[in-house]
Amino acid sequence: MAAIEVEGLTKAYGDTLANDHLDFAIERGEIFGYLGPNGAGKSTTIRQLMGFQSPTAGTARVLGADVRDEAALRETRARIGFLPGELAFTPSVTGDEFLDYQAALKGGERRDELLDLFTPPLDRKIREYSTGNKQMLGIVQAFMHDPDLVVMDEPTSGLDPLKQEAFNRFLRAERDRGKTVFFSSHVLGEVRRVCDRVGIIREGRLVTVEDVEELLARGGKRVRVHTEAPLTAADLGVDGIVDFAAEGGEAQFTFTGDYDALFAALAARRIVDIEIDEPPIEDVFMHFYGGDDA
Ligand SMILES: Nc1ncnc2c1ncn2[C@@H]1O[C@H](COP(=O)(O)OP(=O)(O)OP(=O)(O)O)[C@@H](O)[C@H]1O
Repeated sequence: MAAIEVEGLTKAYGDTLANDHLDFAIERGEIFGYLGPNGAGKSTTIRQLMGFQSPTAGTARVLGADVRDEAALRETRARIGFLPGELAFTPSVTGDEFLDYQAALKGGERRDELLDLFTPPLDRKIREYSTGNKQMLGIVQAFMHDPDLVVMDEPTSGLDPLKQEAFNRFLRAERDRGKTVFFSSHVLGEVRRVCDRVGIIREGRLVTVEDVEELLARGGKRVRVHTEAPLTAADLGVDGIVDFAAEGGEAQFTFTGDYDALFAALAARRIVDIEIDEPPIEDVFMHFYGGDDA
């Protein structure tokens, strides 16, 4: 059984279809990134998965519990960790008091271990917290009862690059222990480092669900080559050259063809320098799906 199964999930706010017949499944033990620009409908999906809002049509099952079945969902909640977009807290409580309260509700056996990795100032009042500190406190509470599934709304917003990397390492280790992670983001490059698959939502509709490695493999490589004599794409005469641009002896292109053919064509030139890299994942998506964000 999948960890999350979304079937025809639809949510209308008046005339706005925030979620429009969404269908996708998240397997146990995977990290799934839910991506889309602002207002695409990510939080709306998450609120329905957590049972905070009921679908207009369709449904979803979370660890087997139908989100329309309050009793089933209530029982399942102990096995779910949740990080909302905005943490709700009483402004006068300290981080420690907040965690005590959360631990009393759902358990907190991994609290100390998590506080070694994520370091909010526990004795300060949460209203004095920076965005990043609030986010770290939220991450600790989402994982401290050792849930099977964790659902997070933009967990990396506000984290500095080092903490973000620590968070990615932590998520991968959790995945390797069999946990399922579903989280939203609007920055594709950020999730590329950690997600197994990504789903892209735009204007309430699911544009695609992709395996990240496969997508990057299809997206080819970014080639920069500096030759003594200027190059043109036609000179090379190789299939799979996209977005060719050259200035003087410096040519750049995305390559999705056969490397033997490319190297045979290049072997006939004097090469001053060459670089072959993974392209930015943003470029790969633009190439396949166009559009503005994501
Ligand atoms: N309670 C509500 N009442 C009316 N419209 C809403 C409500 N909540 C969300 N919407 C609308 O539904 C659409 C999807 O919003 P949602 O918050 O799910 O997007 P999002 O992808 O999470 O965006 P962001 O990245 O900005 O958080 C938007 O057009 C938004 O204005």
